[in-house]
Amino acid sequence: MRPCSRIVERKGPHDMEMGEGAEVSVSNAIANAAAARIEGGVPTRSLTPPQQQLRASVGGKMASLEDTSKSFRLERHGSYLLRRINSAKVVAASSHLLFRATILATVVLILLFTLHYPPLLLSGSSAVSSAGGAGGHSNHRSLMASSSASAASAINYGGAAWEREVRRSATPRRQDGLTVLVTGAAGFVGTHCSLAMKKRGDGVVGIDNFNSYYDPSLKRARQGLLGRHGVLVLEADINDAALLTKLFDVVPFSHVLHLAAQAGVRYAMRNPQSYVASNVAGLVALFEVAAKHADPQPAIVWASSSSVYGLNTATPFSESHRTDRPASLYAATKKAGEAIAHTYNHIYGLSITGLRFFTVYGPWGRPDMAYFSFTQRILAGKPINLFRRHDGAAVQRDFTYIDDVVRGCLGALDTASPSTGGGGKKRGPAQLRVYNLGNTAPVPVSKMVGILEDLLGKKAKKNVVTLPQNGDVPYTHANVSLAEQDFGYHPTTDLATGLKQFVKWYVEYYKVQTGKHTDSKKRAEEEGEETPATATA
Ligand SMILES: O=C(O)[C@H]1O[C@H](OP(=O)(O)OP(=O)(O)OC[C@H]2O[C@@H](n3ccc(=O)[nH]c3=O)[C@H](O)[C@@H]2O)[C@H](O)[C@@H](O)[C@@H]1O
Repeated sequence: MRPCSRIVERKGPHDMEMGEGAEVSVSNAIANAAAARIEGGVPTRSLTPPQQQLRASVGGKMASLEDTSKSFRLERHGSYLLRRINSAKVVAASSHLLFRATILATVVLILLFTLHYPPLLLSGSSAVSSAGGAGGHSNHRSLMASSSASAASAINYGGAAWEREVRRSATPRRQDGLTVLVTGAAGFVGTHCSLAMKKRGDGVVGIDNFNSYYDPSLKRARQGLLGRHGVLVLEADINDAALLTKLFDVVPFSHVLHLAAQAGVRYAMRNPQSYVASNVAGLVALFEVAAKHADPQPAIVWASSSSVYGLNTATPFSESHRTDRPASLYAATKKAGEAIAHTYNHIYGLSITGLRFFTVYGPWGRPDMAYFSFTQRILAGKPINLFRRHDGAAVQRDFTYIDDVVRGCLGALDTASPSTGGGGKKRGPAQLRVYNLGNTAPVPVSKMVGILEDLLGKKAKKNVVTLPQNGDVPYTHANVSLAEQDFGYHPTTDLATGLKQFVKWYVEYYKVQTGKHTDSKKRAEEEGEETPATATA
């Protein structure tokens, strides 16, 4: 056996941590426990009288022997107890530490999960997701949380003033005007359609989540433009079922133009979840409220995509062609959207029209698209990547000008039949349509770059690279006869004319000078003319 004194002297880490008071109470505990051991481990008061007698006689004989070893045993038992107390303290301290670490880890995990998968956490009554024709880093807001975002406009979301504003914006100015909820209203197509509808006297309310997939300040500028024309655009998300429900309570929308989505073909490889959150979960959230809550059910027109044709090789692309071979996740979510539309039409009697847009471009466009980013890079003297097919042939797109697409959207809204259900019940067959909205004239991307070079007065630095395996398709070409037949869709803008409009807007919006401006200024200076700039200097 180890000598007790050595054990008593040894101090563990927890002994070092103990304060004076703790030391005193430990000494008392040792003394009490030692007294109990001297009584044979059994307190005297718990013995029967005969037992007490026996203890007295045996105890007397043993007294002298015990006296000699008493202090040694006291110390030994004391140290034994101190060891047990110490180890109990170690266990207690460790479990305390473990408890704290577990709480901390749980908090961190919840935080991370909230940041990365808010739609999953908030699914149901007040879930949120991305909207606004974009959505990489979703800017999620619920009805309650939106109040902070609305501080700028001094409207308390859901309050009486808010309801007044919503009703004002939703009220048509012409007889039989539509009452339209536009999702993704601060997006490219959403802005143009909202303006066009407002101008002809429809009532329009927009929602957009203003996410940062591309420069949110451009979306804010579009919101400002719409505001100046009397269109209210709320900062809200299509997955926010509470907000959608509230909106349908306040306004009996006759139509929904659903343009909110995660766009971009190649970005889907970098942020796949955002496509599921917006283009699948968001679509379902909207259909749910429209089918089960809205009274009356609205007719819905929504943005599908030419990308659903995927690896289809039959041209021009017709609505009757195969769409079961998407080449990107973006395309797959749009194709899923078309299948989901079928389901809600079939079960709930929702009137639904899908529009397959073909590479829409124009003023107030999307900076992630090639014509826009090429313009930025050409002006900045930076190189562009020009994709070509594996066989060396040019990649081609059926570029479609925004004004043509707006006419197509309005035509689809105007010819949409009312939904037939209500309160989650179908009362009869409802309209289900899909249309191509393209330009019917594919152009090689290299030609698009040539037009930009002319308009910008500057040569592009081109890196010609083989089309990467990133979901891109080599060729698109729309057959639009169905849209023409049903609502007189007829695209009228060729790429050169449309890009001219785009560059005009770009130069004004970003206050930049093209090479053409610089050239003409130089020429004027050389010729001694007064240019507007020198005249004001
Ligand atoms: O029509 C559609 O369905 C789709 O049109 C566009 O997708 P995309 O046609 O790929 O448009 P851009 O990203 O602007 O690309 C246009 C062309 O430029 C090419 N490109 C793009 C980027 C680049 O760096 N280099 C390059 O040569 C592409 O291969 C493509 O042929 C939109 O981004 C999608 O949201 C839309 O759904």
